[in-house]
Amino acid sequence: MTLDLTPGPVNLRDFETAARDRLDPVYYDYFASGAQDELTVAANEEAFRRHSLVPRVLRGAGRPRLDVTVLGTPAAMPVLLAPTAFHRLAHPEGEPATARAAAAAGVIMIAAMLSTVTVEEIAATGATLWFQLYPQPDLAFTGSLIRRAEAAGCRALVVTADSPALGRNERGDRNDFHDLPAGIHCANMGENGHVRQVVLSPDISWEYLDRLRAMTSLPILLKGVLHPRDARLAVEHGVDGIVVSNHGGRQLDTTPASLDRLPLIAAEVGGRVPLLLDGGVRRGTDVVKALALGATAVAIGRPVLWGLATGGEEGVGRVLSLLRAELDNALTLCGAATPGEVTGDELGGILA
Ligand SMILES: Cc1cc2nc3c(=O)[nH]c(=O)nc-3n(C[C@H](O)[C@H](O)[C@H](O)COP(=O)(O)O)c2cc1C
Ligand SMILES: O=C(O)C(=O)c1ccccc1
Repeated sequence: MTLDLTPGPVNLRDFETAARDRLDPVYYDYFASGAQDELTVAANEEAFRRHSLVPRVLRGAGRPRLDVTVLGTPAAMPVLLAPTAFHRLAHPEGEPATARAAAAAGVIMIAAMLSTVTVEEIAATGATLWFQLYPQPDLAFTGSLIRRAEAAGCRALVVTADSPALGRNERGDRNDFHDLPAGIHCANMGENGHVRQVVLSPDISWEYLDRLRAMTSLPILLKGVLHPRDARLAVEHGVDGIVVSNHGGRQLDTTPASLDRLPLIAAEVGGRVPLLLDGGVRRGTDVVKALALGATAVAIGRPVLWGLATGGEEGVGRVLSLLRAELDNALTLCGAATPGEVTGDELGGILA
């Protein structure tokens, strides 16, 4: 036996390289890609580089606590798993492997409506779940999905609002990747022996959201908000939280980085509802910057898929433990005792 001296991935970006080596290139492209020129994909990560952190000294803060409660759901750190479709393209075990890792790390997994294993089977892992919904024009069907998510124990509903159509994905076009392979399907969409097509509809409006609001007592988060006026409307329509997101640059290309929209939205919302941020979070310092600019927590999309592709449950677990160690270190070096203490306030907090 030869001695393997390679240390393996030591940060989240290393996991992308490792996953790329293992994955079918068509599936790698599906996960990695964004819309058209992928300008927004690049902008998301670039935005974090443009901010710096100004640590406070001699605060005697001790080792930081990382735990938070988001809309009543406790989590071991302010990092959620963003909803991503089709985990069985990354690993044969699919979403349950991801969920077991989330459960072991004590973090919230936002289970995607377009999962390749049913929400009931994902919930059976014991993970703390929120459920992501693409609002379907068929309200009765949408209602049945919500009932299933509730019955499975999901603790919030995340309504994706940035997808009145699918973004134009040119890597997918070049690879002619338009259908799932045999044996993999959208498990939540099965009905009487056939699989319902997801509808991404430009007809969905605030009125539809009002109907959703009346259909469930779960907290509702609106995902994919970039305009402060939409954030205001969301609050007026009774949402409980907002996910500031451009869908990882996969929908409208050339939108600004989600991080760059966060301060405007935080100013408009004025603390009435918690804000989450996703898009380009790859480092513990990125998490701190998002917190400083007004987020209560962040979500990570692709890094989870890279962990899953590289090592199933263990790979996702490693991604989460690396990010946790980085966040712990960044908060300690900033002189912060808790995630909630991180603010952009020049006198009291950490400046991003
Ligand atoms: C492969 C893939 C599939 C995704 N599927 C969904 C989805 O089904 N529903 C949804 O609301 N967002 C989906 N997203 C967007 C993520 O929830 C999230 O907004 C984005 O990945 C965050 O950016 P990051 O990948 O840079 O962390 C998907 C993203 C990726 C990369
Ligand atoms: O790939 C995605 O980002 C995504 O959200 C999606 C939307 C519709 C069908 C498949 C995936």
